[in-house]
Amino acid sequence: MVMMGEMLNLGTTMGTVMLVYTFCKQFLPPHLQFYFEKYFHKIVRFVNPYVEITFDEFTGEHMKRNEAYSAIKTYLSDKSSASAKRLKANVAKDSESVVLTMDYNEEVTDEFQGVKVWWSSKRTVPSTQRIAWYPNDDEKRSYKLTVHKRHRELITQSYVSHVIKEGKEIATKNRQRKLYSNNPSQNWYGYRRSKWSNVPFEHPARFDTLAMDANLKEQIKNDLIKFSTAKDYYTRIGKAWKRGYLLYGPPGTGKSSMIAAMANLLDYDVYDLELTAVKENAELRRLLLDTSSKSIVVIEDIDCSLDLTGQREKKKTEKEGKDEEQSDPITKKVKEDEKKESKVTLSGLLNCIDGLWSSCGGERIIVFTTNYVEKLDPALIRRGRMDKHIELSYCCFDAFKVFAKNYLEIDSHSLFGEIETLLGETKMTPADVAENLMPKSDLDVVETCMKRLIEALKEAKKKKAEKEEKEECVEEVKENGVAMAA
Ligand SMILES: Nc1ncnc2c1ncn2[C@@H]1O[C@H](COP(=O)(O)OP(=O)(O)OP(=O)(O)O)[C@@H](O)[C@H]1O
Ligand SMILES: [Mg+2]
Repeated sequence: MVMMGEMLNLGTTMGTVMLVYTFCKQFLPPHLQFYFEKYFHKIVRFVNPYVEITFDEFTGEHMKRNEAYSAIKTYLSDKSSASAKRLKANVAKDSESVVLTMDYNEEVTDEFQGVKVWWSSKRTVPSTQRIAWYPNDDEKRSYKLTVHKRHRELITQSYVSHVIKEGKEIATKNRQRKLYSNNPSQNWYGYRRSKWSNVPFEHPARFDTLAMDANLKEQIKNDLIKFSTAKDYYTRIGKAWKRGYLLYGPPGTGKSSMIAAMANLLDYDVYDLELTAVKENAELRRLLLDTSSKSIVVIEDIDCSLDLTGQREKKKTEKEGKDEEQSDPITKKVKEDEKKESKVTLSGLLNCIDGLWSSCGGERIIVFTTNYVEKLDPALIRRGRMDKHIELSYCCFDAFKVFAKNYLEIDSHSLFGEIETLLGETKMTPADVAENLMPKSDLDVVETCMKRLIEALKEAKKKKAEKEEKEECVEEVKENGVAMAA
């Protein structure tokens, strides 16, 4: 890419023509100015050997963000930072370096298969002042591509797709991954308002730091990597390129940490879908359609999110039916309004998930987490929707060794044997093991941390024994009661 001023300066040529036009026009009487304008433009169009293609930032009736615009922006920022004279600077994802993009009304040239093209960036600011809730809503930005007429075909058929493809590749390489959360639908209005708000995704969890059974960990990692590289395979077998994971287990066993590790392994964005904030099935569908590929859509604690279990839903409908028959019109209206609060149903969710797979581009993962897998409706987690069911459970010795390595930087210790036995005899979550192993002060040495964990394990074992004893007593009392009654 070379600065346009150094080559054929197209902008200057056109600028000169326009100057001549304005100059001549002022000497003409008003009744001739109209004809002059009309024929001047006709002549310019006739003699101008260039074609122009404009790429607006927002297009269509609904002012949807134009993917081509973003890709061109990335492509040009990569190319022009070395040559353009006026650049805009933004902070990069690591907050330490800056990303340079060409400034508005700046022009640069590019070459493709020996053909020269000209790019310019434009911004139109509305002339009238108005009070806006969201700044820059009326600003219009675009890129203009200028090329000689004789290369029209090559440029429209090959060059533009080359630019978009390269721009997307650069963007994927450079992007700051995001953690998205859904906005309530009353905040969706205004064409640039988004259904999702985002923050940079910077969770440090990795599979290396996940404490769990080593074989299971390897299996999950392989499954994920195989999925992310299987585009052709999915196309060949005629299946949507997606995968569903159900993570279940008690609190503090690493379900959320695993989602972060998955996103970090695959370099995906995360969409944290809060179902309770979604009012109805149609809204859910729109939210899911607004997610991008290379992403993980997460619904945490699916059992608590909504009344999604088949049985509960049935009971509720029966009860509602009876209530409605008996209530007066005002109560009915109040109830109807109440029902509008959140009306996402199990079947709605299932349809949305299936719809998401069929109507969006691929490379998506959906993850449900729950503490109570037995509460979920089988339809929700059947294979094909949730392809892999992963149980994350209490801390095993394998998991402990990961913590010992990460937290204390040791692979073995004389106390390992005792800890292995105790872990086999009691149930402690990885979150609790981690908390006990973490040094509490600078004076805490490895042995102090290990001993603290041993004490905690012994305490948990004691409590477990007491609980079992109590339960046995209750059982005995029950049995004696039954025997006496008989
Ligand atoms: N398997 C694990 N490996 C590493 N760290 C873990 C693991 N399990 C829990 N932790 C630690 O415990 C904390 C809680 O874990 P996390 O939030 O992943 O649990 P969870 O299973 O999602 O719990 P909940 O069901 O309550 O949402 C985290 O800060 C994490 O560092
Ligand atoms: Mg969690």
